[in-house]
Amino acid sequence: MIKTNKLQFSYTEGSNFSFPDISLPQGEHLLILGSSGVGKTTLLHLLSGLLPVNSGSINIGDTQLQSLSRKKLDAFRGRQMGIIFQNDYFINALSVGENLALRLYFPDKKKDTRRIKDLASRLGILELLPKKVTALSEGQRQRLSIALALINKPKVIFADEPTASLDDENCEKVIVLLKEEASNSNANLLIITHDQRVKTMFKNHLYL
Ligand SMILES: Nc1ncnc2c1ncn2[C@@H]1O[C@H](COP(=O)(O)OP(=O)(O)OP(=O)(O)O)[C@@H](O)[C@H]1O
Repeated sequence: MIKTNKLQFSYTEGSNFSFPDISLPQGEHLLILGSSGVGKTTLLHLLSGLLPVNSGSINIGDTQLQSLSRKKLDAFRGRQMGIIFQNDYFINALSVGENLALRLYFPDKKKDTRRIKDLASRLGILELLPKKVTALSEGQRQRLSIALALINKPKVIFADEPTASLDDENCEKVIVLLKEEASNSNANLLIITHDQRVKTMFKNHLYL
């Protein structure tokens, strides 16, 4: 469940943002839409606790983000949230598979191998697992970001333009996967997108 109340934020030098309230029951999906610069990524960073709100509140399940210390917030994010950023960072010295294994919150060798292979296969990057991340194309990097965000079966999935670099076939694959993973974990799924192909695949839209 995600619930926000009268969220406001401003960068130190910049405009003030007031966001509409969100009330998303457990397991539901939401697309966040709006023109460039309106504050979509900013909202996602507030919801994931990466930026502190100026006023208002954010509840994820029974937890109010503003009540957590920095350390507890980081732990909460690591356990509960999967975040797909526009630009993810990987460890260049490691392979695709090693990057995925390193992201696991509770390592368990047998289960991990299965989970990594399953996600990679559903994202069409199975054959890339032994390759260095520096050898990936932009679309392959985007799919690795998605696998990294989902690896721990988060209760909330945040995705910022997850299909921007993908062709039609992979766009469809990614949205199907995000919906399946959210449904398997009864997780909330919030997606920021400009992608016309994605808009038609969800019914719940919030315009900023
Ligand atoms: N770190 C920052 N410091 C100051 N201003 C910022 C910062 N990050 C973003 N902004 C400004 O805040 C506004 C909203 O940015 P944001 O990235 O949230 O918009 P957006 O709706 O996601 O845009 P886009 O669709 O182009 O990605 C923009 O005017 C941007 O320049």
